Amino acid sequence: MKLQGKSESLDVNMEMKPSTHLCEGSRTCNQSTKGDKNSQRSHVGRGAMRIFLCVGWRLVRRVDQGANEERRGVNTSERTSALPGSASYRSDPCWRKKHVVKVSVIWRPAGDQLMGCGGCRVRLNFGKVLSKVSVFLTMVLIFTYFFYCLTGLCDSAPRTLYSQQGANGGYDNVDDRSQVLVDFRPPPPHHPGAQRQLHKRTASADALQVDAEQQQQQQQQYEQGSEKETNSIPVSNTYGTKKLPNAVIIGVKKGGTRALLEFLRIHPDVRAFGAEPHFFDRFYDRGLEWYRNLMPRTLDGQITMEKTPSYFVTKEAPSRLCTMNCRTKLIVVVRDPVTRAVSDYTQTLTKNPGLPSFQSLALKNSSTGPVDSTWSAVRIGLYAKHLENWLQYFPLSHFLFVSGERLVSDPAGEMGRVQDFLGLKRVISDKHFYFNQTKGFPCLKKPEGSSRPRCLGKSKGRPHPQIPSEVLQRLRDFYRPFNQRFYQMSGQDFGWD
Ligand SMILES: Nc1ncnc2c1ncn2[C@@H]1O[C@H](COP(=O)(O)OS(=O)(=O)O)[C@@H](OP(=O)(O)O)[C@H]1O
Repeated sequence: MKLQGKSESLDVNMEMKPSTHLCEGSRTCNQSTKGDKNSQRSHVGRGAMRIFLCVGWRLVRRVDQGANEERRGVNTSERTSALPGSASYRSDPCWRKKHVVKVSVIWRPAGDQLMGCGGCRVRLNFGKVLSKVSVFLTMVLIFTYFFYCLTGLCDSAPRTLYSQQGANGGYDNVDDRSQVLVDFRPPPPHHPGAQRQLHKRTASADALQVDAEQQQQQQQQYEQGSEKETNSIPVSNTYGTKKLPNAVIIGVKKGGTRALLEFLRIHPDVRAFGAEPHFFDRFYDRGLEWYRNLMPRTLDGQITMEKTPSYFVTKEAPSRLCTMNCRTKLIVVVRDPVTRAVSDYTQTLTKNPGLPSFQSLALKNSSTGPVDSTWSAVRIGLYAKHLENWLQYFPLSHFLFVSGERLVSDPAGEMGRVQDFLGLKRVISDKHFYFNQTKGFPCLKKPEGSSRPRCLGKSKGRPHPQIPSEVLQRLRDFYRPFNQRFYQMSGQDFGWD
């Protein structure tokens, strides 16, 4: 500690030795070095608190001493006797030989500015009239900052919507279960109106939560790399408004709808409900407000989306959707109807291993007769028929047909078309994907700050059972005219024949 004269700036030079010094002989420290982050944090917090209390004590004492000395007319050389190592310095209760902090105090002509910490050097300029009170207040401020941040409380400080997206990737909402919980999580207790909103939760909202959670269990999500929001308060949740969807992925089941939605969700201007709301087929009687409430909040310029593949084959869905908004953009992911039927069957077989064989379900008269178009796995593939129903309510220009095959072979190319159709800036590109050899499908590269890339869950890309080739051929022949018709109606040849 160097004293160079009265009314000069005070340099406090703190050297922090490696944290082992902070913890010497401490049981807590031994635990913390084993990886207990919280314990480490609180230990650092305690260490910092100790350092600052010590420095503060010395500063207050120094100011007091300076003032007394001045009153007594003590000169500079006398003051420097209190340098580190001197007898009076060592008598300071803060000072211990093995202590991690070395404090040097230099008085310089008043610079009158309080500097922050840079390279562990804090420069405090004091004017002549600096009182103990101002030093004390400064210490209180610094202490408060360290207390909050080093004990981890800063983690819950509000973040902007974009930073939250960034932190979780904008890729964050791949875990639909957590998304549902975020959507229905009550506001934090300090939030104005929290109690009011809690009481406003209706029975139908509670029922929805159950429905949505059940759906989550059925849906296979991005199981790898789904970062759980454990500790963060969903502050961004209070921004924006819940709007009815501008665009809906209406089909088709097993076409690749989940992959499309999850790929779209990495776009900063897309917000989507993670689960399948089934509003226009199963829950229409719950009303539009119920439906709107399911949606995530959006800011101006962001679009709201959802996906429910069964809409495409639901007779009432087009009229209902048009009643909501006839300008809604509709996306249909289509896939070779034969492969789609096998995929559909595989899913049911997984849930019900006692299911009869594919051929006995697809063909009438114990596999000898014609194709059974009443079996849902076959019926869903009659794309032309379902589209006819939709075209009674929506013009063709409102549809985008995405190739399920190309979504696997060229995800970035197909996503380019989707972004154009939705009027979005082309943000999602090649750089977001990689082909996962184990999975046999494209996956999303790991977002910044995340340790793992993200592939769809186990229920996507399951191996299909072996189906006799003649059965598959019968199905191909059956679908051919429907496919041709669909190519004409949509103006795209998907090359399934
Ligand atoms: N990237 C990626 N990863 C994994 N799977 C992918 C991907 N892209 C498309 N697909 C295909 O999506 C098929 C499932 O389609 P859906 O998501 O529409 O199924 S569901 O209707 O929501 O149950 C699924 O069908 P199966 O292969 O039969 O499991 C996949 O072929």
